[in-house]
Amino acid sequence: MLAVESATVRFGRRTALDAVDLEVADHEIVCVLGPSGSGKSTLLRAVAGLQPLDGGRVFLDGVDQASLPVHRRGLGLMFQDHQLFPHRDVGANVAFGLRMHGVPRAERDRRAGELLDMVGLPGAGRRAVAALSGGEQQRVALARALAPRPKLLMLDEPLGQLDRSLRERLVVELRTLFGRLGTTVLAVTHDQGEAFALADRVVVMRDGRIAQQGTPLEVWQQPASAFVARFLGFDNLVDATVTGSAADTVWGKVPVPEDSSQGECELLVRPGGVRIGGPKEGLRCTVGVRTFRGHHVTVALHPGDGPSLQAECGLRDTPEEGDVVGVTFDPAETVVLPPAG
Ligand SMILES: Nc1ncnc2c1ncn2[C@@H]1O[C@H](COP(=O)(O)OP(=O)(O)OP(=O)(O)O)[C@@H](O)[C@H]1O
Repeated sequence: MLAVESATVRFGRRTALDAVDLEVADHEIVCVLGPSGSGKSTLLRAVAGLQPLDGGRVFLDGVDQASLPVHRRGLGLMFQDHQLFPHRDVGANVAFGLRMHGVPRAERDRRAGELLDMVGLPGAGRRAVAALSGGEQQRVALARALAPRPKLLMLDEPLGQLDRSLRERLVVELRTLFGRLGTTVLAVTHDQGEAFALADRVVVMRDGRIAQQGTPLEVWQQPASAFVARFLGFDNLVDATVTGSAADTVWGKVPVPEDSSQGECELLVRPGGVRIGGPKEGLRCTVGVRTFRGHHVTVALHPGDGPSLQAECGLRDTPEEGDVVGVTFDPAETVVLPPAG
């Protein structure tokens, strides 16, 4: 469906996109995520034709898009700077693209009604846009983008403005809707929870390049680097040297999975793999701040030497702040990453 080859965009001396290759298959949902300034929006805008390329090419269904303006690319865009038309009602907003394509009035109304049903706003066609909540406006924007049955739907921070609980609900609805319609989607978000819930494949960007791509499970289980691990919210990272099935670290010997690569590395221990026991077992730590997370508690552990550790504890077995405990590590929850630098 979409093939981006070596796409490069420069703003003055700054390279916002650095020879990026990306493919999106038919019916696939791909989410691009990364920190602010990593090039996500530039990538999306380059695919849409809103941002000229300094190098590389964009193909849709095998056709080079270089000479095609935005409105001839067959894309559905839901971008933050493409707000709804405030003076038109909901139905006219949804039908806008269809009107541009010369679809007759009766057919436009029928399709707009169908799409509003689909996004959970049945019968909202005559409502004023200004009278809708933020979440409802997002749904209308989505219906508008979907109306012309685009080859590829492109979403930039689709749920950006909404509060957390609404986002969590909408993301599930979106995934179900896209699955039902067989929509191919390229979305950009800085919220990793959203990306992981929505995507078949996530693409993590750093400084205009792809740092890693894979299914949400692959990326979560095996981050490619300390950068990706940190971006996913993992903080238990330490320099290490692996020999056999253990790594030497400032936290002492940490067991690692069989067949881990040997030698210098950066070691990640997921918080679920930090086991808290009596003070005589393993690494001696003092319990610091405890943060309630709903289904578990995150506990900061301070060893005498080296960086602090985060542990995930059950609600009932959380140690008290100030307790002295012993820490051991579960090899199934450790990941050997390439050495820093
Ligand atoms: N029109 C522009 N002129 C100059 N520099 C730009 C322009 N647009 C983007 N940049 C720069 O290009 C880099 C990538 O920006 P981009 O907006 O693609 O990042 P992003 O990952 O989408 O960030 P965010 O999550 O903050 O939206 C940044 O350093 C940004 O400052």
